[in-house]
Amino acid sequence: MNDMTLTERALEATEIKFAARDVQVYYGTSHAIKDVNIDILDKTVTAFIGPSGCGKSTFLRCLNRMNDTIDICRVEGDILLDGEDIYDKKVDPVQLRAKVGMVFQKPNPFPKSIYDNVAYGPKIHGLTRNKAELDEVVESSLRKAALWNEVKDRLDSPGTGLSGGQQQRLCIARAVATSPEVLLMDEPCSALDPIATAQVEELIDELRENFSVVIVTHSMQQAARVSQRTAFFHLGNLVEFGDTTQIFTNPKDPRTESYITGRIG
Ligand SMILES: Nc1ncnc2c1ncn2[C@@H]1O[C@H](COP(=O)(O)OP(=O)(O)OP(=O)(O)O)[C@@H](O)[C@H]1O
Repeated sequence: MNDMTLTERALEATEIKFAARDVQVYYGTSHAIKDVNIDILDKTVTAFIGPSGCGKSTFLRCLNRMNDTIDICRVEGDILLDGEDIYDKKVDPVQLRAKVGMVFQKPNPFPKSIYDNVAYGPKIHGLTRNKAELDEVVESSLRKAALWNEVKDRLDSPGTGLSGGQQQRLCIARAVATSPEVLLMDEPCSALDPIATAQVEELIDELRENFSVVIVTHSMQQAARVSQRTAFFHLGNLVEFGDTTQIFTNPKDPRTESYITGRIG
């Protein structure tokens, strides 16, 4: 993989997928996200970077309402997906999470077969009419996750029997099986070796042809390799957001500069 081809590829997409306005997040009385405004583009990889505890994961989880599962967490402000408020009472969080899929830090396949891991989402959301259609979705999802060739002869084996990198690609296949519009990835390579990391990074670049991808990463090299837009968070504030090349070569805020040159974080 040539680093330059990923970072230098022109940012073509202009359609806004998520618009966040004046977002605040509180855990009890602790103010974790402060006044965040950001537009996340379609068919673009957006990286969230910043020192530990700055709120990257908290803000990522706002985008598919995963914070709803944390009792003491309160989200204020507006988050619009294609212009619709995802916190509206009419929105079913389960349906929302089919549209806004998530891949976690540690690969977490279900204790089921490889096939059933991928078939699970389409089944519970009633996306296919018969076994043949389900087979097709499973195959195409595994192909999108660049895993099909490695598992096509053992679809009935347990997903947990795969290597770490394969398990993470299985989780990506599971996430894309419901035809989401956005994929949220919270440090998806932190449990992977360099080879599996390179495979997942290449996959992320391919996925952006069809999805908007948002990735939280501790690795600035990874952000520079895979993303077209980068958001730098610090102490709950979105300090700077722009084209990845600009953020890494010509940051405007001294806090961004300190972070990317290794002086904070
Ligand atoms: N479930 C929770 N309950 C209470 N406070 C929390 C919870 N999750 C996160 N926080 C707090 O919110 C702030 C932001 O945390 P968050 O995990 O979003 O940061 P982060 O930038 O993703 O960190 P890291 O890079 O270490 O994963 C921190 O002060 C953290 O302690």
